[in-house]
Amino acid sequence: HPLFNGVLVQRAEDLRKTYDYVVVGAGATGLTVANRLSEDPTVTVLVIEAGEFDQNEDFVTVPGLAGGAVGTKYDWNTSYTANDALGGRVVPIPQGKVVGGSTKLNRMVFDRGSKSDYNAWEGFGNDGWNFEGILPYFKKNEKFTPPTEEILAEYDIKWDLAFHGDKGPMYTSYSPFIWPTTKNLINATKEAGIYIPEDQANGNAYGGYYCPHNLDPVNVTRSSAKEAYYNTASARQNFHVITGNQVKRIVTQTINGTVKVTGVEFASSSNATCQAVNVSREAVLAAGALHTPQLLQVSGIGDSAHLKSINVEPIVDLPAVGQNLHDHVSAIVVNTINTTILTQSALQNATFAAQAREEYNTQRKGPYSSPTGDFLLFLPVPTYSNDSASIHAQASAGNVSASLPSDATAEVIKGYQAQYESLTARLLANDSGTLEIIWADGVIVLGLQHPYSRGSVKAASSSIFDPPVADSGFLRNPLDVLLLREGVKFARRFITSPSLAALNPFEAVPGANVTSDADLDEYIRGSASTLYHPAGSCKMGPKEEGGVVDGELKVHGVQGLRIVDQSVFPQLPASHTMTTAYGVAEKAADIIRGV
Ligand SMILES: Cc1cc2nc3c(=O)[nH]c(=O)nc-3n(C[C@H](O)[C@H](O)[C@H](O)COP(=O)(O)OP(=O)(O)OC[C@H]3O[C@@H](n4cnc5c(N)ncnc54)[C@H](O)[C@@H]3O)c2cc1C
Repeated sequence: HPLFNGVLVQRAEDLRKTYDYVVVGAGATGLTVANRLSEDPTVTVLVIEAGEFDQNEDFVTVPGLAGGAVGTKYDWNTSYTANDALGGRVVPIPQGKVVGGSTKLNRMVFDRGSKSDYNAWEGFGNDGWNFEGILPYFKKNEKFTPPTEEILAEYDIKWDLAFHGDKGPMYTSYSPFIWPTTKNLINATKEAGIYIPEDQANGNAYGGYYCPHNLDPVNVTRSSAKEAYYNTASARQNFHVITGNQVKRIVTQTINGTVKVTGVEFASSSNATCQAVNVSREAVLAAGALHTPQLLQVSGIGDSAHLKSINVEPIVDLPAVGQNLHDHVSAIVVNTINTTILTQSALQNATFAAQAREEYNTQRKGPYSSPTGDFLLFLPVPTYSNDSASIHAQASAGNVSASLPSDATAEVIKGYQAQYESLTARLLANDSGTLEIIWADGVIVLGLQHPYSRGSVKAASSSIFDPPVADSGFLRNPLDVLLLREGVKFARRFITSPSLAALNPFEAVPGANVTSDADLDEYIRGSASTLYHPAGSCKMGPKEEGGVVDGELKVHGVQGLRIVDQSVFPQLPASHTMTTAYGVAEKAADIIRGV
């Protein structure tokens, strides 16, 4: 009988000594890859997940409560480390610790980036990683359902079936309810002459667009990686999952200078007995952008100097592990509005909330059927700033070191140089968004989609059970502050357009007295936060350019080890990240299978 403290779902007695593939992490990417690999009944797949199964709590399943699992036991409850560029502030960065990973916590925005976002990945030395190369995998993930008749009667949503899948495991659809001031936002977008693509899925995901969600259109509940990929694989005899256990080390063997993965070790807590399984083909890391680099480091794969400082014997010197971490940094402009139109604040009224809940329970309609974010803007710099030429000139004259942690090595700097050039060219481009705008009844969240600044993830000790030190890098490069400051100025102009002015907005935050560039910058540095999209910390790319994995997602210098999660994105797309994570993982599964 196997020894382990967690639950081996369904077949505890079946835990094997050896698996062909061991997948670390049962989030968006881990479950996708494990599901696809286990389609072949002749291969054995084990998934090891630190968290447990959720219990279908309302705050997980009900769209109107999306995000409610943040701060619960399903969250790692981690934070980015104190950051001088943010006035020394620590910024919380929730991450899912549950079967389904962050797709159980997230806000259910299901969008893609633009062609130029993915084509840039190929430009960084990754053959086949362009929009055309990922598109079949976006479609493979998805089972798309158009909006309801009721929604179409009110909103001019268009979609192009050529860019959607109809057989994938992930339900995607539009909210059956849209908060009414979204119409003011859409009209203001039109008044400003901002481009509205036919369908954000078509590779032109900039301007303003109607946003689909990972939403089961019949039950009107969250469709997470668990429902999509675990449920459809769980009956397979060759698909095993252990929950409540954290992988603590990737075990390697070095023969004649070749380092090869032979197994993984895991435990339910720092003082629990350590278990191990052998890996005959590959270990596949899908622990997310903060935990995957940490796991490599505590396993002896990383920057030798850092590893020695935490008493880990270096096995493969790969200084780029954990570098290039970046995330969508955000700022906020809060307007109170004064209108008779129904707004989200109505839910603070217990009677209204109870009625809305009843409507959801009985008809799957009304406020609780929308996770919000039904129309989003992703604005190119020339669309939201009159100063794109001077910002471009400033960036062109800038120095790459302003973006990077002081310990970035030569390879990391070289790889980042290429990113810097691509980011700078983008300042003048009209084919991808730099500023996201999320609207909620006067509240305007601004998200910087192509930040210059980079941080890093470092294991704090040799124990996987000590949270990693994650430096977000937020606003390290002042260009990012400038790009957000231009965003605040845009938000102030935008709110004066007739359809938004009709809501009688009054700016509460930062407030009418915050007007000079210096005051705006201070406001931004003092309040900037995250849109929850950490990525890039095990970048795909050539080793000599700071890549941790190659274009086949194999870790440089290690046999039998791949990374398939968001840490491999060389650069964030201008979109939320889940859809891209699924697309990458679907493509990764085919690469691993040699299809
Ligand atoms: C609060 C929040 C809101 C978000 N909103 C949106 C949104 O609206 N739209 C969108 O597109 N994206 C959103 N995202 C991001 C989206 O969820 C991620 O892009 C996606 O889940 C990333 O997939 P992943 O596989 O890389 O990581 P995850 O889905 O986070 O999965 C990683 C898994 O690995 C497990 N793990 C970690 N370490 C170990 C270990 N050592 N051993 C075993 N298991 C381990 C974790 O517990 C977790 O289950 C949001 C994220 C958060 C946190």
